[in-house]
Amino acid sequence: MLRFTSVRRGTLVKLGRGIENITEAASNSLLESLQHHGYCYVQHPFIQRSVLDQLQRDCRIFFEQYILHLQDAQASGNLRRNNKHNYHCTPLSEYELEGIRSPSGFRGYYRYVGASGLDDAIDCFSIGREDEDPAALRRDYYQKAGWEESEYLPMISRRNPWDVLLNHVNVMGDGAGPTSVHMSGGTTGHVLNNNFMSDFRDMMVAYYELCSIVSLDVMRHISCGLGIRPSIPQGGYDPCMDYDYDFFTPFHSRKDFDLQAKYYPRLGAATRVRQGVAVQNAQSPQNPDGVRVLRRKGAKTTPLAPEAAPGADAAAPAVRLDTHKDLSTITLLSQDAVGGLEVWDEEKQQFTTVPVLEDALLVNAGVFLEKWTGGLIGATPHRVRNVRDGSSRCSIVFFALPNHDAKIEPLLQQDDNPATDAEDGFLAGDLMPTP
Ligand SMILES: O=C(O)CCC(=O)C(=O)O
Ligand SMILES: [Fe+2]
Repeated sequence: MLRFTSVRRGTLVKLGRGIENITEAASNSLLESLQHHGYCYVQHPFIQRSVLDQLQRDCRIFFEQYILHLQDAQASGNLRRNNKHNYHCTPLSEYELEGIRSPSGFRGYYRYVGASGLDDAIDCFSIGREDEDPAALRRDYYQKAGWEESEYLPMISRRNPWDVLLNHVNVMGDGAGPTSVHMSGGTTGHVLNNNFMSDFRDMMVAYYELCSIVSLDVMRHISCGLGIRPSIPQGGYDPCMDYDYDFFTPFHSRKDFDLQAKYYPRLGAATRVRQGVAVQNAQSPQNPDGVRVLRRKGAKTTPLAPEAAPGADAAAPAVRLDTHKDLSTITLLSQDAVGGLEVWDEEKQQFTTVPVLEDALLVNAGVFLEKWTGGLIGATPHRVRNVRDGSSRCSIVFFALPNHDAKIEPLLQQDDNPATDAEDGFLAGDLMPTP
């Protein structure tokens, strides 16, 4: 007898572009899905499948070839599949890597050491809005909050590190990558492309712009679904007025958002292959005493098993990114085909797998939306679990963040939502990581 199992997944909602294309039907499904499933899939005319495919492919090339120097059999298999443009890639030098490293995790490269320890840290590359003077986006907040300029200015002035990346020179024929490719018909030709970094920058910057537009459209649908109306000076709202679709827009007017590409290396594969020999002298759950370990290039080692918590199921797969709520109003995620994301299901009191839809973005609410709605739309706790055999995974995450100096006050009238009683307004920057 056949048994059917139903996968309970968030709703797929098709959004229109701009205020004139908002429908109550789309707004309501989006809101219901956020409330009941903790997330929702959206399709938007500006997000084409081909864009998401290119993002996934190029972010992989960036991490695998330029950052991690993955050269083993599995990586080259991936690379041949991914590197359709025949980009020639010479890994970044230590010096260049240092030049793009971001101590605060914003505008640059950093390694996130999470649940699976230093050996299996997640590689992240973050960009903010392209701006001649990025400090202008946050200066008002830090001044109001009484910071000394010397404490915050260097950090908030940090620009996306394209200068280092665009100055990187791919050295042809250095043995670090292929110098020739097999053309169809069996001939061999030198058609390698040296423009990866400028294509990568253009793609990331364009995607940032697209996500800025899409996220504001998502917020407009949320405003409509919540039935937000313009308030009147005496307090309360005017029931004769139409919905205020643009309630959230001014709070995000600076477009001071964060786009992050994340690469989860194959378990046990990240640091040991870099430059042939990886020298580690750091503490990690696998290496609690911080013993110095030398590993030979290409040496086959058993993937490091995560430390099981006492009483945990030994067969349970490793968690790569610990359970957290996003520091955003909403987050737009492009997960790669291998999956791995899980959200907390409040009803069942357990994590559930989030199926991958490759032609849609996944939307989840962050803590700012939770605060605005007094918990009516909760920020979804989620995590990333190791996939299949521990293979590598890529994701591209866009955090739509309020302006640092946006004052966030619970939206709903206290009578409607007693949960807001205890909430006072606060400035968004108060919740953001300090520089
Ligand atoms: O990698 C993912 O799929 C999710 C990443 C995530 O949750 C985050 O960066 O906040
Ligand atoms: Fe997250």
